[in-house]
Amino acid sequence: MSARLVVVPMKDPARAKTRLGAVLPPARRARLASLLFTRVLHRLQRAQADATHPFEIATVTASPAIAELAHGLGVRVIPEGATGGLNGAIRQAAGWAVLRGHHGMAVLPGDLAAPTQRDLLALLDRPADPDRVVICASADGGTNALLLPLPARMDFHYGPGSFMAHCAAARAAGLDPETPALASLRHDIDRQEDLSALLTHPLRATLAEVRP
Ligand SMILES: Nc1nc2c(ncn2[C@@H]2O[C@H](COP(=O)(O)OP(=O)(O)OP(=O)(O)O)[C@@H](O)[C@H]2O)c(=O)[nH]1
Ligand SMILES: O=C(O)[C@H](O)COP(=O)(O)O
Repeated sequence: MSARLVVVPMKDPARAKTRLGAVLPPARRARLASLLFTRVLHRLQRAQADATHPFEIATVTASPAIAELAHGLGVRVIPEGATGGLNGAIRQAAGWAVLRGHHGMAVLPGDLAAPTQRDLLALLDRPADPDRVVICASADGGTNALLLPLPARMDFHYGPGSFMAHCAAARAAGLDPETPALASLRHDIDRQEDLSALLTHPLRATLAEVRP
């Protein structure tokens, strides 16, 4: 049985960050999406180096540009077929991980604003537990971290209100949902106010980065 797989799903950057359409032109939205994705991968790799329970990192994507970027960073690429959005992509990733013998999977979005090393390790550096699901809410009730045993006994419910939906799905499957308060995993960059917070509080973001 091999390590847990950490999956970062990623859209084609040219189609990403549409909710920022009123404030950023398409080329800048694509650039922002790629930069955030790269930063999330870098931070995961830093956490990977310090973790006592090893994990592997992959992205699931249909985008050749994202695949190339990930390969350049030494991150595995799970090719996304015609899946039907994020939930389909995550189902594919879970199937891929099972075939490779991974005992568990964690999903983190590629648009986290400033995940800290401490919070990433608190989420990921834990032994396998076949009966536990870890779920971290985003500030708007979405799911910014989901860690579950494989093969998956619950389905994925990304979309509005997904935190509550994932908690309910875990319980219905007889899994024990743990919902740790990991502050730096609450914030992703979806709307103009998320972007403004990141830009007007560079010091806060930097401090979060260096927090022990
Ligand atoms: N592989 C894959 N990743 C997706 C898909 N939809 C969303 N994602 C990724 O899932 C994460 C969270 O998605 P969202 O918060 O909706 O981000 P977004 O799609 O860039 O933003 P909006 O266009 O404003 O909804 C981001 O890393 C996205 O790139 C999909 O259909 N396939
Ligand atoms: O987290 C989720 O369930 C959705 O993918 C999107 O939620 P968000 O609005 O927090 O990005």
